[in-house]
Amino acid sequence: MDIEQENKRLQSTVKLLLRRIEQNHSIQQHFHAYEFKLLGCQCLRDLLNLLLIEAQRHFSLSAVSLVIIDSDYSVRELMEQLDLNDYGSALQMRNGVDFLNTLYPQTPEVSLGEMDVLTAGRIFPGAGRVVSTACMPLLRQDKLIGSLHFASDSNERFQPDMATDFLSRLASIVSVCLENCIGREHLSRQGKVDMLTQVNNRRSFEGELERELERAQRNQEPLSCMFVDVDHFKQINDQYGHQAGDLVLKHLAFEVSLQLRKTDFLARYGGEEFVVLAPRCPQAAAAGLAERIRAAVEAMVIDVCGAQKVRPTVSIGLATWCPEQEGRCDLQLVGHGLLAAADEVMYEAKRGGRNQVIDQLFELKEPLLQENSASEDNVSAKASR
Ligand SMILES: Nc1nc2c(ncn2[C@@H]2O[C@H](COP(=O)(O)OP(=O)(O)OP(=O)(O)O)[C@@H](O)[C@H]2O)c(=O)[nH]1
Repeated sequence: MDIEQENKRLQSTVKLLLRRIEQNHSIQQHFHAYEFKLLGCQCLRDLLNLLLIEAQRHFSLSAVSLVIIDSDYSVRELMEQLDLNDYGSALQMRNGVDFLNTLYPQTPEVSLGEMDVLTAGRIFPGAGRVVSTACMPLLRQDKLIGSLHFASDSNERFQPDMATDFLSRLASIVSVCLENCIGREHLSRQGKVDMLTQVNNRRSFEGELERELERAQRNQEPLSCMFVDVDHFKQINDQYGHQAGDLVLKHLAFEVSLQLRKTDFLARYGGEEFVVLAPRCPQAAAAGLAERIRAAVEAMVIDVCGAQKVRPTVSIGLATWCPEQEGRCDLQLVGHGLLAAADEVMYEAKRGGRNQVIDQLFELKEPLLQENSASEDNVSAKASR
C-alpha cells in the first residue's frame, strides 16, 4: 500500500471515530438532560411520571416498566393514599426479589438483548412490539430495591455487546431518586396523618380549613364543617380496655371515610373526636351527609377481645358558612366561629340524648372587613407568600 492510500484509509477511520464521538456526546447529553429531571423530582408522582411516561418519549422506546420491591406493603399503601394508581401494568409491586433473581441470574447488572416471550409478557404486559430490551437492576446498599426496563421495537437498539455505562449510571440515579422520593413521601405523610386511624391529623386539618375558607370566599360557595364525637367512649375503654378502644376508633374512622366524597376532608381532631370539612356543601346537603355518617356508625358491629361486640354511636354537630355576596370577611374569625358553632351544636346533640345530628347556619356578626384593613391584609398575605 502506498502512502497516499494509507493516508486515505486513516482519514476515513478518523472521520468514523469523530462521528462516533459526536454520537456518543449527543447520547450523553440526552441522558444528562433526563438525569437532571430525575434529580429535580420533588414527589413520587413526578418521579413515576418521568420514569413511566416521559422516558418512553424521551428515549423513543416502545415500552417502559418498573418493578418495586415492597415486602411490607408500605409503598402500596403510600400509593393508595397518594391516589397513584394510574400506571397500570407498567408499574409492578413485588413482595420479594425472587422474580428479579430470575431476571438477573448471576450478578444484578444491566443486561441488554432479546427477551423470551414469556419474560417479556411478564415484564411488559400488554405492551406493543418488544424486540430488544434493557433491564436495569435498582440497587441501594447492594440490595435490590427494584428494576427498570426499557423495550424497543428494533433489534439493533439494545444488543448484548453494547456498552452499558450510560444505563448503569441511569439505574444508580433512579435508585437514589426512588428511595428518596418514597422516604420523603412517608415523612410528609407522617406529619399530616394520624398514626392510629390513618386519617388526617389536626395540623393538616388546620391548613385545609384555611385553604377551603379562602376558596369558599373566592368562589362564593358554602362550606360545611362537622364534629363527629363518639358517644360514651370512656365506657368502651373502661369495659374492654384501651386497645379495644383504639380498634373502635380505627374502624370508625374508616367507616366515616367511606361516606365522604373525594373533595371532603376527614381528620382526627383529638381523642375520640373527628372533624369533617365539606366544601361546596350547603346546609341541607351537609345535614344529609351527617345523617348518613351517623346511621353508618350506628350500624357498625366491631368485634373486640374475641367474642365481645361493640356498637358505637356518634353525636354530630354541623355548621355551614355561606360567604357574603360582596366584600371580604376576616377568614380567621370565620374559621374560629365555624368550629365553635359546630362544637356548640355537637354538645347540644350530646345533651339531647346523643346518637343524633344537629345543624346550624353560621354567620359572622361583623361580616365585612373595612376597605383599608382589607388592603392591608392583602399586602401581608402577599408578603408572606
Ligand atoms: N383507646 C383510646 N382512648 C382514647 C384515645 N384518646 C382519648 N381517649 C379516651 O376517650 C375518652 C373520652 O372520654 P370523655 O371525654 O369523657 O367522653 P365520652 O366518654 O365519649 O362521653 P361523651 O362524649 O359525653 O359521650 C377518655 O377516656 C380518653 O382517655 C385514644 O387514642 N385511644
